[in-house]
Amino acid sequence: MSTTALTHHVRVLAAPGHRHDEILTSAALDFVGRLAAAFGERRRELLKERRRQALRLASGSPLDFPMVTSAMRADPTWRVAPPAPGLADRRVEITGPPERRMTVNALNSGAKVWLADFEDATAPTWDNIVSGQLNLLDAIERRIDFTTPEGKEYRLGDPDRLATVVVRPRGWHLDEEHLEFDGRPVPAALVDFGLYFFHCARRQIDAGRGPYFYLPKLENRYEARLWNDIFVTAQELLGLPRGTVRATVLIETITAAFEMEEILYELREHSSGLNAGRWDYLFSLIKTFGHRTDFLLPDRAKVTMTAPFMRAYTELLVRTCHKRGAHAIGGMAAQVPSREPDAQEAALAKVRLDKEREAEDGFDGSWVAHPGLVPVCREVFDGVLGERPHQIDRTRDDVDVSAADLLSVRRIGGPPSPEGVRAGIAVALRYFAAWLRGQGAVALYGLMEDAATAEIARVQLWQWLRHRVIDRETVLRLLDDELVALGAEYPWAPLDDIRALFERNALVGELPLFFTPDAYTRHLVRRTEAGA
Ligand SMILES: CC(=O)SCCNC(=O)CCNC(=O)[C@H](O)C(C)(C)COP(=O)(O)OP(=O)(O)OC[C@H]1O[C@@H](n2cnc3c(N)ncnc32)[C@H](O)[C@@H]1OP(=O)(O)O
Ligand SMILES: O=CC(=O)O
Ligand SMILES: [Mg+2]
Repeated sequence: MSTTALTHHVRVLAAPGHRHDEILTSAALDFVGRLAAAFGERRRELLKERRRQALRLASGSPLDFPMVTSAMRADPTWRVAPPAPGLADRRVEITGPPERRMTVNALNSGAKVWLADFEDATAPTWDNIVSGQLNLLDAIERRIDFTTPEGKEYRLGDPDRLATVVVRPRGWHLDEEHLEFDGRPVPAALVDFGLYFFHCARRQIDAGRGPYFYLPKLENRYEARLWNDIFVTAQELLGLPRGTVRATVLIETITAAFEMEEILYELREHSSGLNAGRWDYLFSLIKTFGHRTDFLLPDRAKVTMTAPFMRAYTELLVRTCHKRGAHAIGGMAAQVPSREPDAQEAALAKVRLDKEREAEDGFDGSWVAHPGLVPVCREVFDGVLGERPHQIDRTRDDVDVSAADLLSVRRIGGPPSPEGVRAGIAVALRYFAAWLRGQGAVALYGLMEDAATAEIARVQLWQWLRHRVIDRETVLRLLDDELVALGAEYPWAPLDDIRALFERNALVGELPLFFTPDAYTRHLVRRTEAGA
């Protein structure tokens, strides 16, 4: 790559920031440009296909396991790649944005894996994106140590005990407006993947690990195939052996739940398993079938992982992974630690219960959102795994999940409560405030909130309004109240912008697919020709 002419010019449309030049080198941008040239058109086509599929489902087409791939599903012989170095034992995975202090804390947390998140937990300001890449590079180069002005020291610990880094790029639906290739913004996923791969893939291999990824919000096997082709090309461009990359796919859309095996198959030479991304999954379910009364859900707090349709989803995921020799990784319990002893005890008990169910179901590890939750998750999985790195040999042949099992939502029905409606509005507004300020994950009312959970709040309100189980006047009144409360609590919050964002994304007839592209374009983009 270093001897290849730099022919794929990517324009940087942002003012230079502190040390950005170390990430945005000509060679790194050329690498991203090559990916955009090779895969940008396919990504656009796949986004159109998402819209077509959404319309088909909205007009009543049934959702089922694909017929055309039944021979592949029936073929017992294929397996995914063996676990790569640092990915055999994944009993505890901590997630979080690659912010400098959190990078050190996550790596030292005692978790086996750190999911460095450019997606649900990051508000994609340009500086968050570039400094996130810089923090990853500094961490891998072991030059990330620092001391705060108050004298608190952040130092990486014993290299043998640091978490393995797995990077989650942004989803296919997002653009990066500060980079332009061929007159268009570069797909955000290619920016996050490409910059990390360019700077860190070789370094990770030299450090005894590899370039590892979590892939968010995929909707079907064709999107997995696209990622696989990107991996093949990226490895070729940097002269890395094919099969060096590993990717764990989040099954967090309802359509992907019908193609779990297909997704593993497409990525099989690069696959490191599947994850049950429960929050986006719920969001996707409501968004996809929001027009149907049999998909009306009650307050978010009442839709737990014990609901039959959620159990069908997680059990199918474990069965599918283990049948193909892949890791099945559990999802995020939303409770975060509290300084108040009773609340702390209650949070830990809920997280423990969630992890116990996952470990007993056959998951090989699970996610936590906070270093204070690493011990409970580890203890639970230690209890089931012992010295074994995983339980892939537990094939769950007893699990038999049908399309109806995945889609039978009405069993948990019930109207939303007044508290549930108010909580949805309060969470959405507070999360929007944080996001517009550049913070993609926050603790609210004892729970971790990020883009996925905020999406649930937004689409539930939309769904309840659409089916008239709540009335618009009530929502507008609660909105006024909650904006006043928000202004008192966060005097810095741009209340008019937050209100308008909420109205455009929750109070309209036609539901926007995500709130983030709208919020990003209007509020986070700071393009400047000076940076070009
Ligand atoms: C649906 C999904 O996709 S889930 C995955 C995406 N979501 C996430 O990754 C959320 C990750 N978690 C977080 O961002 C945070 O835990 C929050 C925002 C929920 C709470 O953060 P805070 O309010 O700062 O928590 P708190 O004050 O208890 O933090 C205590 C310490 O732990 C650190 N910490 C908290 N969470 C994390 C984390 N996930 N990774 C690393 N360090 C962390 C804080 O930086 C702080 O460190 P310090 O003492 O050195 O200053
Ligand atoms: O990304 C995880 C989720 O639950 O959403
Ligand atoms: Mg998600």
